[in-house]
Amino acid sequence: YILLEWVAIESDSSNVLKRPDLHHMMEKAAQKLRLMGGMVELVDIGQQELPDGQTLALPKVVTAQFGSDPNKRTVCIYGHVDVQPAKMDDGWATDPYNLTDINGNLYGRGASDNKAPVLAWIHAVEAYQALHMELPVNVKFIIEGMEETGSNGLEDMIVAQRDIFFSDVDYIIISDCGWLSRRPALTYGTRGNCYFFAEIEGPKQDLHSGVYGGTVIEPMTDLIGILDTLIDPNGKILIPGIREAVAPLSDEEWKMYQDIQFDLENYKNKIGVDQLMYNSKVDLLAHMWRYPTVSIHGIQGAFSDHGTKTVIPAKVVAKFSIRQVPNMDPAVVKKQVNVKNRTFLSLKSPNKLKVTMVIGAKPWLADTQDPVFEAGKAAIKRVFNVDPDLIREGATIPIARTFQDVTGKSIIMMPIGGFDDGLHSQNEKMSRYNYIEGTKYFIAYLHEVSLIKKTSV
Ligand SMILES: CC(C)C[C@H](N)C(=O)NCC(=O)O
Repeated sequence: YILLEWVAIESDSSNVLKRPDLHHMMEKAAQKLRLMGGMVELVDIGQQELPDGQTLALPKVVTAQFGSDPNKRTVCIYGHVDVQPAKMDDGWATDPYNLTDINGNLYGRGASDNKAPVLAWIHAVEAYQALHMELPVNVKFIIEGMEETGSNGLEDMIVAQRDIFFSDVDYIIISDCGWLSRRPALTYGTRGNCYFFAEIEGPKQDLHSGVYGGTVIEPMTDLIGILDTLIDPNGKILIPGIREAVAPLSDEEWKMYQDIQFDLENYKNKIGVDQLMYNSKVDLLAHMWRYPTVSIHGIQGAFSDHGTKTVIPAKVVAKFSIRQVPNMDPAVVKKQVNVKNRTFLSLKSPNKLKVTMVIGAKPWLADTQDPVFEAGKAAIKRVFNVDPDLIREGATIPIARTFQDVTGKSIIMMPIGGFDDGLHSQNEKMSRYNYIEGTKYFIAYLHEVSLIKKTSV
């Protein structure tokens, strides 16, 4: 029932009009943890500056603590309760904000990304409480509301809390990703993300393409010229310097990918395509996880409705992103993209160009030999009776690398999302099986992690 209540809140962090819902969501998460007896704080992380210069209050970050026994290990669970946009018009079969159970799958925006996994951790603590069993470790939570837009404000808070909230934390756990197949997985790497807005402004208002076409230099034509210099249709990145920065694929890594069970046909069926960019498993996994890619997401201001409006849009904004990997750096990527000098100047256009990098999240990579991974394997074995896949994630958890760099703690990603959950897409879901067994797995993990000897840190 609580998942239904949480999904009903349209906590879309990318839509400024939904900010009150997001504040409400943070209050709701805090209230739940308070009712369980946690020591809860709602931490003010300041204001967000919008591209137009206006400011807006960021959603507060919820921290909570259950237990403070110095003789026990302390884990910190990170999660987020903001979501990506969703509307029926996008092609959802059910109302995205009304959690709907169909054949054992719970459909709703944010069900898998990341409300049910956050709740599964909460239920794990509740299970110990309900059984009147002492928690084997101290458990802390840090829950944010801006993950989907780059975790604005969280880095500063982590830096400020490094010697306070994080001082006694041994391990940070993130469950905000998915398995690769039906086999449970542990995740040891994520790609980073640099997200850009490229705005081109021309005439002072939209124009009739018949009346003015052929007389003005159209912003949209300039913009398409710019986008065409980012990536070719075969996936080759055209921005100089990007491919050269990528850490080479080692033999050991190649062997790891070889050993992963992954069916290309299933993958094609899942996403509904006849052909993929690569035909071999290793190539595909490598390009999903450890090579960069460029995606063009949309053009704001362009005519995109039904019908045949014959318009010359006056101002258009392209949205594109670059998923980056070790050894790339967002600050360097920002310079490399450089569409102004690389492309725009050669167009000799009188239109105005403005490029902004609105997200600059670094990639993250962990050492799978760390005892936290051994504890994860043992918990998976106990609940699912299989050995997990050790996988990377092509998407981004912006704060993962900050946790690593600022706190110096070990980080593990323990997904419970299914491979077909449809994150960010239509009909996102979380299966009842993954939600329930995932909760059992988290309960088992708290036990396993308590067994890690203090000396092995
Ligand atoms: C599968 C991802 C790591 C889930 C995460 N919540 C996410 O969507 N991050 C933002 C992104 O664009 O990768």
